[in-house]
Amino acid sequence: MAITRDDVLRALQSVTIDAAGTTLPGSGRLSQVVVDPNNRVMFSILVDPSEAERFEPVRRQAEGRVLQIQGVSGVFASLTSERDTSHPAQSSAAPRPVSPPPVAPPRPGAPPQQGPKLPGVRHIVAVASGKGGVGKSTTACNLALALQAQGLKVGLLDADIYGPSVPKLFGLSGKPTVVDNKAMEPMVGYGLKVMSIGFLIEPEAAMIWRGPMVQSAITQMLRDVLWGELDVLLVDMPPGTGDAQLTMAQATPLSGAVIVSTPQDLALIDARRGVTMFKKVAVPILGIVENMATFICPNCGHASHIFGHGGARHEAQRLGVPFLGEVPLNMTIRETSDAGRPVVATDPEGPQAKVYREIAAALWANLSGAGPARSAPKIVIE
Ligand SMILES: Nc1ncnc2c1ncn2[C@@H]1O[C@H](COP(=O)(O)OP(=O)(O)OP(=O)(O)O)[C@@H](O)[C@H]1O
Repeated sequence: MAITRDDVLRALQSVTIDAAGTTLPGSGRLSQVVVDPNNRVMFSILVDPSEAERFEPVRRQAEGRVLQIQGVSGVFASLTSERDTSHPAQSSAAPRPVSPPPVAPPRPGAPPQQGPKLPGVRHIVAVASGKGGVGKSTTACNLALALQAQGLKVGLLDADIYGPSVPKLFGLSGKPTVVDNKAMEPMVGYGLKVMSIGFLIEPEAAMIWRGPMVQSAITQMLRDVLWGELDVLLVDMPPGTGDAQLTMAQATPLSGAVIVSTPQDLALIDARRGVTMFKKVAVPILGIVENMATFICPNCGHASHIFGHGGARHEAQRLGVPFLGEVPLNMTIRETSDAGRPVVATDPEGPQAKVYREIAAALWANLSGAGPARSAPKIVIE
């Protein structure tokens, strides 16, 4: 039986937001209700950032009520905040997420503020790219597995909300288990704890989300998932360097970022933007990875530099950031990724896995020298 928006609104009538008994649908705070073809329901509740804590129980209650509707297979509710128009200096149009709460700007010379961290998670590392299609998700997934092969406890969060590919890369389907209506167990792929918006909704549903829903979804996937003890949580970021990426970089207590680029000039210009974006929010760049660097002919073994070669290494030098290594353009990498059998897990002794292991070792060396997880900084726009 198909669930309708009206079914959801009816269920939400029993959720009140104040002592006067104002219902959630009647409060004007319900910004969107989306029901996907698999009867999974998404909606957001508009709040002022200062109200986020007070509204968290309302959000949970609303999720619980919707889950009780017969036929609903999943629910994802988020708290979102429209832009505070009293700050004209922040001129972009994207609204701000409310979770975690904004961090006050640091006083000049003051030590960095401690923002909300993820309990039990030592390092959160963003894997980012200046543009789409450079192999960011493939790199994130194989790097996560290579870090795990070093004996580390690793998680992977697919925050590429507009094109979640981690479920496919790991060959995972189904839905995460919800515990006590409160938190989700991550899925497990090849020993890694994995979470993706792709497990929760149909990809088409995410496409129509507005900025605040995206941001709120990402922060909730970080915080409402039972990650347990992790040495590293890799975050596969949405590609690009726009508002969404900047806000994400700001809102997450990142230890650092890895930038993936192909060697072409155009991709490198975008990679440079990525480095600049993370520097702006004081996130250390742990290194640049050059992907699809060299094509080794599977028949004759000849190496061709289809997209040029060495551009990312050179760019890293120029920008004064570490270079982590090169991943060749390789049929096995493509076939195994696209078949949900990542090469580091399925051919751990092969040459491709070795490449990722070396990059992972360099990454871990930079990361473990980078100190404990840092707090989320506040962007200062001059
Ligand atoms: N080193 C490689 N050799 C061969 N194919 C690769 C390599 N890296 C990635 N690919 C392939 O390139 C395609 C795009 O990769 P991927 O989805 O990882 O890119 P992305 O940057 O995450 O893309 P998007 O920005 O769309 O999320 C996939 O088909 C993947 O298998």
